[in-house]
Amino acid sequence: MNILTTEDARFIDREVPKQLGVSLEILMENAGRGIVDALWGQYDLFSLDNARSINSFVLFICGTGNNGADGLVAARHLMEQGVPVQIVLVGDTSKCSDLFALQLERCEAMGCIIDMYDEFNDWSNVAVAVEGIMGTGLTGKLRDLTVDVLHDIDTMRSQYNFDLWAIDVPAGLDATTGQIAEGTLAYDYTVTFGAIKQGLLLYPGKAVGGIAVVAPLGAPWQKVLGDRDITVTIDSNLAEKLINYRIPMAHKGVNGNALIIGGSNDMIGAPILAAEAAVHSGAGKVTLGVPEVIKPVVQGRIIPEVMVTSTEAHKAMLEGRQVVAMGPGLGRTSDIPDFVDSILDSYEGPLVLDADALYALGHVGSVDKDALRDGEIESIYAVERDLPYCVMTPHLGEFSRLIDLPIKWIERHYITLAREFAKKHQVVLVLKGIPSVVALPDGTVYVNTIGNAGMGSGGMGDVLTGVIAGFISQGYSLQDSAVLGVYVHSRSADILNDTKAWGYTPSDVSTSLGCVISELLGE
Ligand SMILES: NC(=O)C1=CN([C@@H]2O[C@H](COP(=O)(O)OP(=O)(O)OC[C@H]3O[C@@H](n4cnc5c(N)ncnc54)[C@H](O)[C@@H]3O)[C@@H](O)[C@H]2O)[C@@H](O)CC1
Ligand SMILES: Nc1ncnc2c1ncn2[C@@H]1O[C@H](COP(=O)(O)OP(=O)(O)O)[C@@H](O)[C@H]1O
Ligand SMILES: [K+]
Repeated sequence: MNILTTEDARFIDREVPKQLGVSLEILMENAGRGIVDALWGQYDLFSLDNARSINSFVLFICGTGNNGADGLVAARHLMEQGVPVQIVLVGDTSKCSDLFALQLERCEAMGCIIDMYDEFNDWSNVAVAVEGIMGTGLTGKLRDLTVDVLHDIDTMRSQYNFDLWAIDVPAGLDATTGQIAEGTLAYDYTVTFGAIKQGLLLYPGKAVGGIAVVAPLGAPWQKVLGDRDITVTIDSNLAEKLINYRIPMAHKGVNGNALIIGGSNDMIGAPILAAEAAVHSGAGKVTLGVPEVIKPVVQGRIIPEVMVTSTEAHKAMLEGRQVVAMGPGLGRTSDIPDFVDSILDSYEGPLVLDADALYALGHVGSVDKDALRDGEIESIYAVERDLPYCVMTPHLGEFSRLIDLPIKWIERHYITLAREFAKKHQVVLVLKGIPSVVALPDGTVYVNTIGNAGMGSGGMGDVLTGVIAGFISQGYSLQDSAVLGVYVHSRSADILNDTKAWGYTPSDVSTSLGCVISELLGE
């Protein structure tokens, strides 16, 4: 499923009329109709009952831009259907958008009940409130007056207990970054147009949008996107397309030979988790390379399916592998950067770099903060060290070191930075935030939509590394392995989450991976 940013929405709004001949007014008509359908999907609007009176109605709270105009269209449709509606206007109507003026004129001609916000006091009869104060047109902080209105709505909602819906995005939510302005409310539902807005998938936006309902615009807007970078969701539909059946004759040789490199005196668990996850995700043969000193204790702890070898013999260790995944528990001692470089020099096959292997790389590029702030995409990121084509799986702390930028900045420009990094370095980046994203060298970004807070425990990322390596070893491309790996890892945790809110372990996630694969294959 596609994801749209504010810039994409503006592009569509400009190009669809030009290229497809479908006017903005028609798109708006469909958007308004979509709000109506979404409301009907949730309530029987003919017998609205807010448990207080039989005079209840759907309240549309409309700003004076096109977001408010969508609300006016929806109110008009509902009125025709005989559903009681009331409109209240927020802002200065003398400064409204052209389409707002047109829709308001239509509502007035129909005899719709319309008040200015300050005149309205019939809150006890509100059954459902729909906010169209602003959508993708937000600029800067919310004005004080708007914050007051939103605060008022929130107070009334607590008092009268009605559901609150947002049109397109909650007022105050940045539809691209997911950042929220002070005063933004939490909603029960958001009806968003064309495709889900990126800001509804990124925190804190994801926490305030409620249930997202996508309403179609009635014109194939995908056709006008041209070579714009696309962003899509990682969900079961995508994973089902990527997973392949195994041929009945698939023996262990066919399913690949994976090598995991990691471990140090202080960390033996991380490489074990990664290697075991590679086994559980279906790799034909898995070998774990660890320093000689910890080899006996690793051998004593790991499942018998994994072979253990010593990293001291590293040239021989690399031979005949379909994939090498390096980093979990490797440590940060002074010898590690040279060790990592020597592996990168001698191995030319598919590679996954995680954890301490990423740390060992140090800074690989730099970010121009002014360009980032101003959205000058081309000059945001400069490469300082070339990297081999590989999958990299940093969490935000590791990514912060790689690009030499504080985490706060990364959180605010999450998708943009992931995309620019993958494009400029020509690598597959799995950025493990909440949610995780996968960015490809061609600029496509996938955003994970599943997973749960029970995953926040040490070792969960090591399992993901093993899963991605497991898929690569079975012949999936680096990018498919990354996307599929993120899905299968999170879905496995979600299955466990059905019975355990948290406290399930990374090893539990690992051993449940096969159930997710069965689910995807429809078995
Ligand atoms: N992109 C598209 O193709 C379509 C967009 N549509 C709608 O159009 C919306 C965008 O419309 P507009 O561009 O007119 O903008 P909006 O209506 O989203 O926002 C503009 C309004 O918000 C106010 N505003 C902006 N920043 C503010 C702040 N910081 N504090 C207080 N008030 C603020 C402005 O004064 C103005 O009244 C979308 O969200 C969507 O609802 C739909 O009509 C369907 C088609
Ligand atoms: N609250 C959460 N919701 C969804 N996924 C989460 C959450 N917390 C952690 N995760 C996932 O768990 C994994 C943690 O990885 P990482 O930080 O590398 O852990 P570790 O270094 O302990 O192995 C990532 O895939 C991340 O997306
Ligand atoms: K809105």
